[in-house]
Amino acid sequence: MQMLLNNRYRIIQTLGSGGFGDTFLAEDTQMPSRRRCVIKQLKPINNNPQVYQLVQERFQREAAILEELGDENNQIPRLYAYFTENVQSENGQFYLVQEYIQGQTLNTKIQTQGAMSENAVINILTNILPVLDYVHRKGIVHRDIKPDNIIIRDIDNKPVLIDFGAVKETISTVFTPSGNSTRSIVIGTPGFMPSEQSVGRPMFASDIYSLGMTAIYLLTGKLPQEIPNDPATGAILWRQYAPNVTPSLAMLLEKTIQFAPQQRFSNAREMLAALQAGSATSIPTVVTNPANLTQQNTVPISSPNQQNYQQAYNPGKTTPVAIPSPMVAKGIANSPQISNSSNGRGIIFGLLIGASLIGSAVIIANAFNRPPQQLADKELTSQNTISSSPTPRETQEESEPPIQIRQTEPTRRRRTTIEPQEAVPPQAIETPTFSPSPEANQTQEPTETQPTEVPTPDIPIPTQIPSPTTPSQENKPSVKEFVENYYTTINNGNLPSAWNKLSPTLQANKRLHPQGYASYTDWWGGRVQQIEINQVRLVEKNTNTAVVDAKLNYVLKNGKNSPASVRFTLVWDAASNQWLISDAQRPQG
Ligand SMILES: Nc1ncnc2c1ncn2[C@@H]1O[C@H](COP(=O)(O)OP(=O)(O)OP(=O)(O)O)[C@@H](O)[C@H]1O
Repeated sequence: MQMLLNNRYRIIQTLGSGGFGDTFLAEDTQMPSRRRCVIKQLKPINNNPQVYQLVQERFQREAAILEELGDENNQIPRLYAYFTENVQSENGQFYLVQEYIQGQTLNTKIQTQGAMSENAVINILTNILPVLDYVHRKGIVHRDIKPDNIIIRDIDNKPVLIDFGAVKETISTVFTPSGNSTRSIVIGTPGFMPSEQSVGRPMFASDIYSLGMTAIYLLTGKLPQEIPNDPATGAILWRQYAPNVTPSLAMLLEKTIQFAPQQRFSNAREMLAALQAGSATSIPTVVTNPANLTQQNTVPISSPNQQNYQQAYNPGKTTPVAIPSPMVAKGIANSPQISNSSNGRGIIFGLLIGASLIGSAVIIANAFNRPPQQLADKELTSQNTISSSPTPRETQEESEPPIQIRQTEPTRRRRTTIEPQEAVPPQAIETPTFSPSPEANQTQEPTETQPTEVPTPDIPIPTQIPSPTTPSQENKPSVKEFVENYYTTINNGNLPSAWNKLSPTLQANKRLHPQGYASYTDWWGGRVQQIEINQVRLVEKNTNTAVVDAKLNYVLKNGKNSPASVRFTLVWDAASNQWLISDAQRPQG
């Protein structure tokens, strides 16, 4: 009898093999229907047993995110289970068990049917952009949007987004000798991946670029590698292969593939609005050669050439490509670093992030003024220059003992439409040393109305309870409880939800979150074991703003404790009906 994977899943066939591992079609022998599922095997590139536990923890976190995404959006495959095998051996592997999507990838469709009509492409974009918008509002950059990763589902013809790059990044994480994680491996597919992503700075606009290149492939049947660039401007000269595309769609797609991310649509929602309006909301101002927008030459739409496809596309498979990241090259890790200095300041996460930013801003500014090839020539170094980081050994001591085989059946949650907030790149909080003061014990605090319910960590829906005593505060949940709830959410590992409790401005604060959401998760998920809330004190409360002081203790994964005082400024967001953190820093004095 054929061996069952994890004593449960019978492999039916191999769907794909890549640098990250294999993908199988399997049947679940423990379900009455023996339902089919897709099992993604992920092989960590770092087999050092000392760091295995760290990779495993990150894998678990990413799996939790996939679970949430698949549960809440039916155009993302559900995560049925995840497990690890042979954890204690050097070849330990991670597995994700996912919903099998019956259908054809966009890639297969183009190969079998040739280039698509404009209407068909608009239809696909219209149906995939809300999914991407959902993902972006969760603070997640997909990182590998391409024709192979969108399946047109048979049952309803809807596009389904598969293969999130974050998990691959997790298992390909490289740890420095001092135990810091770096991202010297870039996830993405050459041709569909924009330059900023290829130098280690994926952002929401990177997914927009990839989706634009995917749409161009659908319209032209041409892979990115087959489309010439304007030697003077670098513009991608795709219009000659799709001469009948209407100017409005052409201009919209031109905007998506601008070299500079700022010149693209900044997120999926903006692009969808432009698509629905029938034109790009603003015309690209750089790079694009205007002549290309109106060019009507006679080159016919070529149906895809299978051989060309194989030659050109296979090199573009998502594989671990060791492209030097500028941050790594300069010895600046993506993750916020911990200062263990005993000068009384404790951890000042924001400042450390800021230090990283100074370096990376210079590098990125240079990067955008240079051809990508120059960047690829940069020397790769995995050393992190910021000292006092926990060693792998220290971190290992913090960890649970490795588990031989671990399987988790994610609990089913009802599908919920979350009214999302603006999602832009991540936040760190300045966390100075906590020194108890007499002020900490003061009892005369401003009072606030305490509603009977507070937002849940998953779906913050403030309860609408009118208060007869303080009409100006009616309908708003307690700010103190909001702050407590924020940390509870982090302690529960629900980082996307915690991230969404930050205002868009704070999320987009590059000093605090140079890597966006990745900086946020690197800190809270990678460094902090738990946050103990010692005190939350209301300082000031107005109708739509509030100030709250929190005295905290960070229990770090290296076993150390770091007390911190944080002053939060909160703003009431009427659109999402919840408090948001608009600022967090060390209280004055
Ligand atoms: N949830 C799913 N349902 C149906 N088919 C899937 C699912 N996930 C992946 N596949 C298919 O399995 C095949 C292999 O998938 P995989 O993501 O491993 O692609 P790959 O090309 O081998 O790897 P990569 O793109 O990561 O380099 C692809 O044809 C893909 O469409």
